[in-house]
Amino acid sequence: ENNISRYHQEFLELELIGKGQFGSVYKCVNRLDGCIYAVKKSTKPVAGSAFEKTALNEVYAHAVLGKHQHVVRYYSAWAEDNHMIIQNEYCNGGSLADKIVREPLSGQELRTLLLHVAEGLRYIHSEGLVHMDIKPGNIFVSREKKLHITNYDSADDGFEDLDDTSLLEEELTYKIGDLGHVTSIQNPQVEEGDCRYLPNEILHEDYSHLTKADVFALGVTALECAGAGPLPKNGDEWHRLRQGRVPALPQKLSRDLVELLEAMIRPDATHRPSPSQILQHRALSPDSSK
Ligand SMILES: Cn1cc(CCO)c2c3c(c(-c4ccccc4Cl)cc21)C(=O)NC3=O
Repeated sequence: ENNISRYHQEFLELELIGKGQFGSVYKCVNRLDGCIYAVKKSTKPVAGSAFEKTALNEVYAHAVLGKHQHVVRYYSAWAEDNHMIIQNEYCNGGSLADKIVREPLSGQELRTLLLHVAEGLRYIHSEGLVHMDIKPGNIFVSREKKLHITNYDSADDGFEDLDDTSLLEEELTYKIGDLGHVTSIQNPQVEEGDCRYLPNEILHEDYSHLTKADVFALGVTALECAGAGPLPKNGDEWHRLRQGRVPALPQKLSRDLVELLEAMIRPDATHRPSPSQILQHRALSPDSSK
């Protein structure tokens, strides 16, 4: 058989950027197109095992969820020497989990996070799928320097006085990644995600409103990013959160934003807003930052 590794033929490994029970993720440059990719290598699951279902789930989901600016893009997947390999878009800003280690997100960053991830969820749900493992570790950040001609002084003939703080601003884009738990809304085969973000109804195997499980997980994710962490994995604190009580936060958020977060973690899934309703919420309207 062809024992030349496609992985080593097509990619130059730059660095290990993640390691877990799932496998290892490398930052790689593709030798042909010169672009950077995130490539995950996981041990090939035993045929017929739950791991195989997850691995195939992920690739099927990526194949269905083509190009969307708030879903990490998929390029290719293949099996070689007992490994499953998936090549995805590389997001150069780390994961949201990395970002909130040092300090919580500000009100404005929380609004941007909710807008981007709600957009991504609206797209995933519109394709008849649900993510089922929304959490900071599965949301990736892309940072791009955008040229903003804001205070361009026509007197200058060039950009010699380019003050890069005003013109080259950093724009953050949040992208939903890790589609390993994605399942179909119509005939769900739920592999529970991280219990810190799991709504009570899923724990009780009530799959009648799966899209609202993603909304709940996004609500808890936003609370954690606002400084409510570390989140409980069980016990009284876990149940208090499932009674819809927003925990004390180390920062003052606008009443509108707190009301939106409370709505997203309501005990009754049918009372939580859909991604579309989140996007129309007054807490996220442009003038709400005043
Ligand atoms: C740990 N880790 C760090 C990163 C880079 C963030 O700056 C990362 C990425 C991905 C993934 C990933 C997650 C799940 C499945 C496949 C991949 Cl490639 C994991 C990642 C992915 O799909 N795209 C990434 O950037």
